[in-house]
Amino acid sequence: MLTAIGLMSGTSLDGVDAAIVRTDGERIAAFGPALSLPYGAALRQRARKILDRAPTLHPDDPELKAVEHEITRHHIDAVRQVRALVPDIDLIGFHGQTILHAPQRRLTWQTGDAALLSRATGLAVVHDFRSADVAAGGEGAPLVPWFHAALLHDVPGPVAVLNIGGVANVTLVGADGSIHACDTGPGNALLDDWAFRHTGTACDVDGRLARAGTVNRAMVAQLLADPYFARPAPKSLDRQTFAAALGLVSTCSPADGAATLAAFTIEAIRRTPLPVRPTRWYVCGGGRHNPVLMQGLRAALGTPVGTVDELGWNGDALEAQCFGFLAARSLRGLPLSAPTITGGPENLSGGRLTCAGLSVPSWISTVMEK
Ligand SMILES: Nc1ncnc2c1ncn2[C@@H]1O[C@H](COP(=O)(O)OP(=O)(O)OP(=O)(O)O)[C@@H](O)[C@H]1O
Ligand SMILES: CC(=O)N[C@H]1[C@@H]2OC[C@@H](O2)[C@@H](O)[C@@H]1O[C@H](C)C(=O)O
Repeated sequence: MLTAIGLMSGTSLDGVDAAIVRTDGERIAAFGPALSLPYGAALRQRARKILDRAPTLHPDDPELKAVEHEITRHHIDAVRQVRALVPDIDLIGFHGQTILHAPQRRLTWQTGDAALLSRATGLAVVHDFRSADVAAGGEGAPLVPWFHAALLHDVPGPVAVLNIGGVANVTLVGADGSIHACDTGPGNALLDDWAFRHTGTACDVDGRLARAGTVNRAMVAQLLADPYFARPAPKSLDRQTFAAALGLVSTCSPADGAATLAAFTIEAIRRTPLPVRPTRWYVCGGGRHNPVLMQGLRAALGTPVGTVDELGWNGDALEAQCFGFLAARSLRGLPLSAPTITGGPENLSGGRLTCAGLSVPSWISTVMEK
């Protein structure tokens, strides 16, 4: 068993989540402390602009480098804070910040300086989790399903775990343990951008804006006409895939726009092509704190909807924990993806190990031989 720190900077651009997990990459022995280190409003806006420029951005762009450096410094701080609680750490699983995801062009780009993180912490860092799957023709996302399946081992299937982050994604674990997954559509990202534009707050806190509005059903139908929703799973999204939705709802009042974007998220989840109907949905990610999304899902899905917290999981730390788990899997050459998860040709491992300025810890070769 290894003690890993998993680090996730999600598509909401709200900050770094860090979490400790004790795992061999197959079983989860224990979870340790978890914390979130928010980005300030200025860094958030700079990162947001990088996302808009990403399709034409040069990797050496000075603003990209500056933002990458600042994001990495936040990760270093997050590691320091969790290590103050649990000093004895074997490795870091470092997702980085996705700034572009275009698997159809065999491209997925997570910014973050793994060498700096490794040097500053003195720890081995596993990073670049998505490239191998994308290079082989897979979607490179979502990667969390093996982790969900490991956690669900004694929960009878079929059940669905739904993450509502910036983008939303679902894992379906069947009664036979089979795993299917895909990104369902937007999560909170459109709502966040809309709320920021109209109220200056980073999100529609507790769904207050959306609750006061009326859904424009014609607009929701227009948004759902996007070819993405007719595609079979597995499939994945870039945070900006549906950015045009903000233009469509721009004629709405702030409240009606928020209600319409929330309905878009809910309806996209409802239409997700799953091989079997789950008996229960367990929701994780920041979207479960939005009562408009949760009530809307309960009404739309016609299946019981709870949160992962009722399983004893930490719904805010799950993705960070996952990247600690995946780091251990990567060292052991275990699959991070599978044809029914990312659509790649076969079960594939991935991730890269960086030990900058360190000799490779001797235990790593032992783990990799197992
Ligand atoms: N009280 C709340 N009311 C409404 N929305 C909330 C609340 N708390 C969190 N959120 C939403 O949750 C988002 C953060 O969710 P989360 O941290 O799961 O996203 P992420 O990990 O960045 O995204 P992804 O899973 O796509 O990588 C916020 O941007 C906000 O939209
Ligand atoms: C390319 C990328 O960063 N995708 C994220 C994003 O955020 C949610 C959804 O879209 C999911 O597919 C994925 O993150 C999680 C951690 C995953 O890979 O499972």
